[in-house]
Amino acid sequence: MRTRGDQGAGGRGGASRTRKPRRPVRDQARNAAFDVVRAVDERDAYANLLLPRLLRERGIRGRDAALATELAYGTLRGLGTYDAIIEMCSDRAPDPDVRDALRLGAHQLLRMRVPPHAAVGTTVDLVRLRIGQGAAKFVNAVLRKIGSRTIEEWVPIVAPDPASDPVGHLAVAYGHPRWIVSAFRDALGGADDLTDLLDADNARPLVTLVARPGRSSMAELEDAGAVPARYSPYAAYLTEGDPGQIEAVAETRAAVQDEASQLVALALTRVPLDGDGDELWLDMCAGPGGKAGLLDAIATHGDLAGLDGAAGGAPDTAASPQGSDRGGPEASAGGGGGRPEVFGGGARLMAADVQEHRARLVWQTTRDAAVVTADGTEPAWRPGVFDRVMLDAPCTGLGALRRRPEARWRRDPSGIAELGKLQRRLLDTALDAVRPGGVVAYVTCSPHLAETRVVVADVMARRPDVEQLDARDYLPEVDRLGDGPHAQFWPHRHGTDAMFLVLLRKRPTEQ
Ligand SMILES: C[S@@+](CC[C@H](N)C(=O)[O-])C[C@H]1O[C@@H](n2cnc3c(N)ncnc32)[C@H](O)[C@@H]1O
Repeated sequence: MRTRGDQGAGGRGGASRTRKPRRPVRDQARNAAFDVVRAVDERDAYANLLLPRLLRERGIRGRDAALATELAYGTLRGLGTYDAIIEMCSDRAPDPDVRDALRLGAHQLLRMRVPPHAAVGTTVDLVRLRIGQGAAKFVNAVLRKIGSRTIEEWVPIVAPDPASDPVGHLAVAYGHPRWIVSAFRDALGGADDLTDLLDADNARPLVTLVARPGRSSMAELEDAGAVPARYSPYAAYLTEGDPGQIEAVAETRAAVQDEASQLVALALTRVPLDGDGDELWLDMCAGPGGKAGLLDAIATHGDLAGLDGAAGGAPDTAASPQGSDRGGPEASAGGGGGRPEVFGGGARLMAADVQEHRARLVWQTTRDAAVVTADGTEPAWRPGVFDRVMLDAPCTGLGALRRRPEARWRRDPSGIAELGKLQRRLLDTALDAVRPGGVVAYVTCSPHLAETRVVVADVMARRPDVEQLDARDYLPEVDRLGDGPHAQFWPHRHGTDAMFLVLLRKRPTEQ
């Protein structure tokens, strides 16, 4: 394929034939980004763990650190798109290290405001220094072809025709594996705002903090430079700076936590229970302790913010269902619609995780909780003793792809069936663990139907002792949570991870 870029492929930036080639420049930010992309490709490293370490070790700060981050994360997110374009522009399959350099160059050319000569020149220098002169020539030629068109011009060339293969088209255009696009479309119930979701998935999430009630406060987070978030009365956005430097975070009185993670935990505490007693709560899959940290604080001190901050306060849900897509009380499968309550404190949380090192993290995050290493499918606790149970089930994590730029390419649909079996067993034991009249929250950080509604429907079909509540009734401050009775958060609608929540009540025994 010949493009405008072919003409200059052999030379560099218009340099004359007789001029001595200049010495390649070592660019700290680009080298760090290359190392991260290589490590992810070669040895399955996690970019969000490796990059901060490299930046620290190499003393890369400020604008260079921001550039390295955008380069590494953006390149990893867009791999699928860039690979299709690279393939079209190469006459042979590049070696893995050369391909990673090409991906970095393609990201700069197509999605960053780096001038084309700088994007090509710096990548060629990097390849010359790190790989070799022959590879540098090849990279120069391929990048010039890539730079001859914009991303908008490339997509129709490399992506399947949207009319005959809409999912395949979106997969290439928005840099997501096809099966994930398909799963998102199914979970959204159509393609109306699918591209908004894919776009949101490609954007870096805001850093959201939680002020654990009784341990920190919104005022303390605001003093540290954060601003109150959209929904949760305990959430604040940190637009700049390192959250680890905030005293409350360093002392685990506050933490980094997605807003939807806070809200699903809050929703569990807001359900009025049938029968006496609200003293013992269980977080069955608690590691590393995000939700346990909030539940532990509320169990001890109560929901100190109450519902005053919630949009419209505590609604009379029977009379006035909220939000454009709320179905009202008739949407509740078990007729369990109700008013949210504010928990007053005085309960104790038990937090469990099957992995010891994750249970240890929960121990560090909580203050008053009893923390155990235990397999939720073979419970170490007596059945029917807990008033509230949080089951934040192990899942594919498709709802948090924004956080780990490479994650989407690592996930594999073949694991879903196995995970589904575990999710069903855990939900069964969670329902066994709760007392009659008590409530279980089933939560996943995935909107995939096979991990969410299908799991709940299967378990409920053989559990006449359980009724499903309308989870949206307990999140009056949040609209557009779906048709119910579950609640589904979305990055493009709520600015949160795509967290899924079902609330199940164990029927009181006299019924
Ligand atoms: C989605 S994560 C939980 C996240 C946590 N709730 C939070 O907010 O930080 C799922 C957890 O389930 C744990 N897990 C997996 N299988 C389990 C089992 N059979 N019993 C208990 N925990 C399990 C995993 O080790 C993992 O820590």
